[in-house]
Amino acid sequence: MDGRAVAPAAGSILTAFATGIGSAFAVDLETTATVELTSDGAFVGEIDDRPGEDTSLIERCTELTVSRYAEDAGLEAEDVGARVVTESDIPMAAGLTSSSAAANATVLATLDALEIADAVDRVDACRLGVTAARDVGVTTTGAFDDASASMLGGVTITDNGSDELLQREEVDWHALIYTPPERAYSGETDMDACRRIAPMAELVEELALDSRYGEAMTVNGFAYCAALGFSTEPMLEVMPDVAGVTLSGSGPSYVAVDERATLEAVRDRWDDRDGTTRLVATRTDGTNTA
Ligand SMILES: Nc1ncnc2c1ncn2[C@@H]1O[C@H](COP(=O)(O)OP(=O)(O)OP(=O)(O)O)[C@@H](O)[C@H]1O
Ligand SMILES: O=C(O)C1=C[C@@H](O)[C@@H](O)[C@H](O)C1
Repeated sequence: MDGRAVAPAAGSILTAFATGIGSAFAVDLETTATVELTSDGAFVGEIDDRPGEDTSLIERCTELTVSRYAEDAGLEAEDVGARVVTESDIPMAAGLTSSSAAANATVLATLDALEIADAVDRVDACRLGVTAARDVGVTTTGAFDDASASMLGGVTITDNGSDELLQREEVDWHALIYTPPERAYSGETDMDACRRIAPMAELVEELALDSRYGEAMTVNGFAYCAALGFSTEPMLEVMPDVAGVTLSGSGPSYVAVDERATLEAVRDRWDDRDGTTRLVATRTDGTNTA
C-alpha cells in the first residue's frame, strides 16, 4: 500500500521562542512525502537529493502514525513498517518550516497508505507530527504554529505549550522571501536571548489576535533580529513599501507580505544580496493527499 501527501512551507508572524505563543502563514513552497507500507516492522526514511541529512523526523512520523492508527485501518501495528521518501523545494533549516512541512506530509502520506486519511482530523494529524519533532529534537517549542499553518493553510495563531489553535484566518497576500546562504537549526536557538524580548512578543500577539498581521510581523522582526543577532538591514530595505516584513522562524530567511505588484517592485533590493529571493503566493489550503 502506498500513500502520498504534499505540505506547504510557512513564514512567521509571531515567532514562539519568547512566550510559547506563535503565529505563521502558509506559503506556496512544498514538500511531498511518499510512503510505502512494509511488513518488516522497520521505519526507513530517505530525503531525495540530500544523502547526508538526518532522516529521524520522517521515520518517527511514520512510526507514531502506524502505532496510533494501524488498528483503525484493520492492521496489527507490530507487523507494519514503512519506507518514506521526501522531495522538497523548501530550503532546510532556513526559517521556512521545512521540518513541519516534512512532518505533516509524512503523517498524512502514512494515513493515506493506511487508507484512513479522510477519517482523521487534520489538527490531530498535525499534533502527531509535532510530537515526532519534539521526540527527535528538531524543535524548541514544538512549533505547532508553523505546523498548523502548513497543515490547515492560511494564518494560524497557537499556544505551543498546550498545542491549542487560538485563531485561524484566510489571507490573500503574496510573500517575498529572501534566504541568505547560511543555515540556522531551530533546535539550537539561544532561548535566554529570546525570553528577554517577551514584552515585545506579547505586543505582537495582541496585534495578531486583532488581525493586524503586517504590523505584528514587523515588530516581531525587529525584536527577533535583535535577540538572535540577525541584521535588520533586509527589513529596512523594503520598508515602508510593504505591509509587513520579518525575520522568519529562527532565520536566516526574511519574509515580506503585500500584493504581488508591490513585492515585484521591491524585489530587486533583495536580489542584489547573496542568496535566493523567491516571490510566492500564500496558501489557504494546507496539507493534502496527492
Ligand atoms: N524535506 C525534509 N525531509 C525530511 N526531513 C526534513 C526535511 N526538511 C527538514 N527536515 C528535518 O528537519 C530538520 C531541520 O529542522 P529546523 O527546524 O532546524 O528547520 P526548519 O524547519 O527549516 O526551520 P524553522 O523551524 O526555523 O522554520 C532537518 O535536520 C531534518 O531532520
Ligand atoms: O522550534 C520551534 O519551537 C520554533 C521554530 C521556528 O520555526 C518558529 O517559527 C516557531 O515559532 C518556533
